[in-house]
Amino acid sequence: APMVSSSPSPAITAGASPTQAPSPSPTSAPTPEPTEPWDEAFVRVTDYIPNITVELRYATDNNFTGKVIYDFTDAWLRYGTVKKLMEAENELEKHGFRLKLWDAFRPVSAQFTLWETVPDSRYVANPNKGYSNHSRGDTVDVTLTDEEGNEAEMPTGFDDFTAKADRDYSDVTETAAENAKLLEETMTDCGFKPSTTEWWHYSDTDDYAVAEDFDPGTGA
Ligand SMILES: C[C@@H](N)C(=O)N[C@H](C)C(=O)O
Ligand SMILES: [Zn+2]
Repeated sequence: APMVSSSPSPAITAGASPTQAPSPSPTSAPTPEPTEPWDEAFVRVTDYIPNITVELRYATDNNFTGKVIYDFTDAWLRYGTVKKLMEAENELEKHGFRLKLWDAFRPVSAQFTLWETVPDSRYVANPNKGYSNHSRGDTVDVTLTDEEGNEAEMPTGFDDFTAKADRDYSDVTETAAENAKLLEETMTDCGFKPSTTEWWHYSDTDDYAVAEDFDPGTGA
């Protein structure tokens, strides 16, 4: 049976919608607006770009060292960098592609392990002479996938440290060249600088400090 109320319907004053929340009384605390992070803040990439695939290869032994290099599986980056990556993702989706991350923030300790295996500064930043930009939280190792997450054909596999991985795409298949060019153009347009020797490596053109104390395990 319908509920019958004996109280009179509330009067609707001109200009006020009946669905409008009552205005807070002057003594109640204001509800805080959700705040946007500072550009420097570290954020989990998938919290902002849900369509991106994250497969951190250094969190597994499926990388050129054959060893697990770090113990976290989420990709963390500076919020300023994530905003640019979000733009790139949106642009690539217009072409039927999505982004996949192989690496994002990389602790300084991890860089030493990579360098021990391949001490060649064309392919691994020398941690004794500065830092990898990955340790700034503004750099990604990234490839393309289709909408189901299947990797697109690219010039080489990840961390293929040969001339085939460079920005001269004349020595790879037409499809691989086209895909790598689309990734390069999109990332560049969105504010990233490409590595000359590794088609997958991009750094934010805005610089951030090396984050020696950031712990991706706790996000703090
Ligand atoms: C190791 C490779 N994935 C990479 O990121 N290389 C650059 C040069 C780096 O170590 O910063
Ligand atoms: Zn890289």
